[in-house]
Amino acid sequence: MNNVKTAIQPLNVEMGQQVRKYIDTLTKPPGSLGRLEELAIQLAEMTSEAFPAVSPAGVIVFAADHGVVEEGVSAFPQEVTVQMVMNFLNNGAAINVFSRQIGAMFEVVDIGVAADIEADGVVKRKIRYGTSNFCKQDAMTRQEVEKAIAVGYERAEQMIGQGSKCLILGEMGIGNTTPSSAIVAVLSGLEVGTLVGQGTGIAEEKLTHKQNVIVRALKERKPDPKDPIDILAKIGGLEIAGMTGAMLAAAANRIPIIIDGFICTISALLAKGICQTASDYMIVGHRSVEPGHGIALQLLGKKPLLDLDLRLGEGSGAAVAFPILQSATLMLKEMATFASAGISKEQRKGV
Ligand SMILES: O=C(O)c1ccc[n+]([C@@H]2O[C@H](COP(=O)([O-])O)[C@@H](O)[C@H]2O)c1
Ligand SMILES: Cc1cc2nc[nH]c2cc1C
Repeated sequence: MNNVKTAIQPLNVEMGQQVRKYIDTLTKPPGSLGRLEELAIQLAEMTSEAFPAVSPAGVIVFAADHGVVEEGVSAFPQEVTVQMVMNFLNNGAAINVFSRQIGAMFEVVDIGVAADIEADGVVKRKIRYGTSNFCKQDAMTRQEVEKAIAVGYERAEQMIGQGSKCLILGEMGIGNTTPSSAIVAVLSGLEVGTLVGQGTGIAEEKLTHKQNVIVRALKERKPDPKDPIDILAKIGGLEIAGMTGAMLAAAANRIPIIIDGFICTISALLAKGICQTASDYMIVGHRSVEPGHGIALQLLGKKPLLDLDLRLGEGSGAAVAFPILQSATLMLKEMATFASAGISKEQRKGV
């Protein structure tokens, strides 16, 4: 983990200043492209490029199961995780559609699904058959957390090696809003009741049960808020750790990361806990409907690009936000300057 901390370099602020000046030479009133201008500057700072590129994007979906589903915290049964992995392989999921739309590279990693997956195309990196029920015992060992982070790191480096210029991390794991809500409670110190949501759509009356499960588990597990590995070992899950590792790898390679919804933001917070600078390489794609997401975003200190009432996961909201990053980079690369187009600049105030 110490190697990661030295591998992640600070943003290139000088490059950002240079790009800011350049943007003011483009044929538009200064500041009129609003957050697109800020995005272009951030992408230049991240990549150290005056004309950063984000295409092709690389989408990695990490799939894993959660022992806590035996407490009845999800609207769907556990086998939907493996069934959705098959759907990803058959190109039928929302993330497949949006990945195709944006011309992204795509892969799905079995990092801990509670069933054997023999199908062609899945990246087999199973660490264990799902986590243990964190109400009863630790979700996994510290070694397993470290392995899952290493798997994420390896898959991201592979995707970047294949030419991906921007990473979109997604997850599939029935039950994973329960550990995600537990982690936000640990990191924020807030009451569990304020941040538990319906996940895949549990009935209103089951919300209190989900909340009680988390409160009970946290009393037993007592994770150390300052130790992301301890949090992951005690609460889970494997796909959350995998995304954390992938984010660290992207940051170490100066590759922008688009954060998806609630669960992905939890991974982002843990990556930030491991290396503060990692969060400089993150852009939040959208705000999820899950109530805990708003709190997680406050902790991350980032404003989402979109707010479309999504609550799917899989990296879907990040993929939908990707064209906004493309617009920011194309603005820099393709717009004419006042000088090249022969257009008069604004009259300076007081002149
Ligand atoms: O990303 C989100 O904001 C999000 C919000 C709610 C649910 N999900 C997805 O739904 C699953 C978890 O929901 P649940 O109810 O089983 O905990 C998991 O596969 C996630 O990808 C994702
Ligand atoms: C069908 C289905 C698809 C998903 N994609 C991500 N999480 C999911 C949860 C369910 C239930």
